[in-house]
Amino acid sequence: MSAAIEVIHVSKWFRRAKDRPTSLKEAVVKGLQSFKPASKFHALEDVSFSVEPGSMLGIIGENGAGKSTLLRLIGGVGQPNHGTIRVRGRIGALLDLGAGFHPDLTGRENVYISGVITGLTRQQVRERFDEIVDFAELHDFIDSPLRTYSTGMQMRLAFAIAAHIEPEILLVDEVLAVGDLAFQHKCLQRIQRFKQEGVTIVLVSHDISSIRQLCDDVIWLRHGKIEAHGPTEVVVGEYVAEMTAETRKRTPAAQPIDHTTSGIPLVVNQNRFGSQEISITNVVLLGAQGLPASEIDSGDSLTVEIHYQSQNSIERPIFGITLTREDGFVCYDSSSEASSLQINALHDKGVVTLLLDRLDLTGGQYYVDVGIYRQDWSYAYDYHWHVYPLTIRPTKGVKGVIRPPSHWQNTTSSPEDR
Ligand SMILES: Nc1ncnc2c1ncn2[C@@H]1O[C@H](COP(=O)(O)OP(=O)(O)OP(=O)(O)O)[C@@H](O)[C@H]1O
Repeated sequence: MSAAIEVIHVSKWFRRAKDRPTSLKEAVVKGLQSFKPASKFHALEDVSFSVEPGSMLGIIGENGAGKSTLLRLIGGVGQPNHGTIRVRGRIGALLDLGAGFHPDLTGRENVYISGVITGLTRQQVRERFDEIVDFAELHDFIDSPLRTYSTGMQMRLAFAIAAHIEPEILLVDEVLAVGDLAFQHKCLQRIQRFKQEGVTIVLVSHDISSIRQLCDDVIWLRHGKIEAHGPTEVVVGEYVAEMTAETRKRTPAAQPIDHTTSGIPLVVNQNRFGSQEISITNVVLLGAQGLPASEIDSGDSLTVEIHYQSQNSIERPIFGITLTREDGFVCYDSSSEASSLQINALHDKGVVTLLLDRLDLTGGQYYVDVGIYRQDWSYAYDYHWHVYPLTIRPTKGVKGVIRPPSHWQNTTSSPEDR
């Protein structure tokens, strides 16, 4: 079967007039050198992939990585400067807000125009009109000009139209980030139904948990190039690990804290970073017997309790734990986000726990580093580095990093048995 979408060696560049004057006066003041030609900037560079019919592809990457540009080109908005895009099927597109909408026309008029642009007849739009307005929940506003709509209202209308044109291919850009939670949930459910009905879907999102929940494969774009393309778990895992490391580098050191009132050990003063909007008040390591322990046997279970406190309500923070060997080697890294644990608003005090059923590391000295991060990983609220030591008792005859349950066997039969 032919691919639903084929992107072959696609590049897209823009001209950036970085230092160009914005007025004649500025041009005169800056002199003629301001007229140097705009530089060429690659938003996408030699991008190739295909999407099979009925599958769902996620596109992730940092701001400016080229995700929306790629989706727009697939949707026929603009042309690549190089390469080819082939799309087989009727496209329903939810691109940048307002793309395709006319601000001076009413919601009703926009529904008709969008429907007809995507290939429906006026009669077909008329038949679906009431359902579209019901889905968008915009009955009272449908005859008002679109420019009076909030961002969330525009997105609701755009989603409702895309959902009712029976697309074979659905392109969705960040729809889940706009609108209230109830509507986001409705969109997610509708996207899931499209998936079950065999619609090919490409979803651009910063919301990693939706990507993990919905997509079969993921492309990670970085500076306009494909950094990784593969099964969702693998690519998202790599991306989240890298984002965690980047966040730690960016997180500013906190002001020294008054440890006499916080009750946190002195060493925290030097090893604690973050904005402190949420504070980690204690970290407790529990061994196999469920008792506090800083020394365990290889293969024992380990429970890490993160006790936190926050004055204000904090939306969807991410909890992270890294196990580092004394020499800095990262042995294990996990976050609530990577494990799809959605933590909604946090307020006051509480405990978030990680349970490791077996810790099959070789004997040695380790640290359990813990952190709480903003929902988009942009910085840490509180991060404790090398504060909580963990000793794993040495086991005879085992070297290396891991010590999984294993046994030797001789499976060659002896000459007498033959
Ligand atoms: N029309 C344009 N003219 C000039 N530069 C553009 C244009 N459209 C996009 N770019 C640039 O191309 C790069 C990629 O933009 P794009 O919007 O595709 O990124 P993105 O990954 O979707 O980012 P975000 O996550 O912030 O939405 C950015 O640096 C952006 O400034």
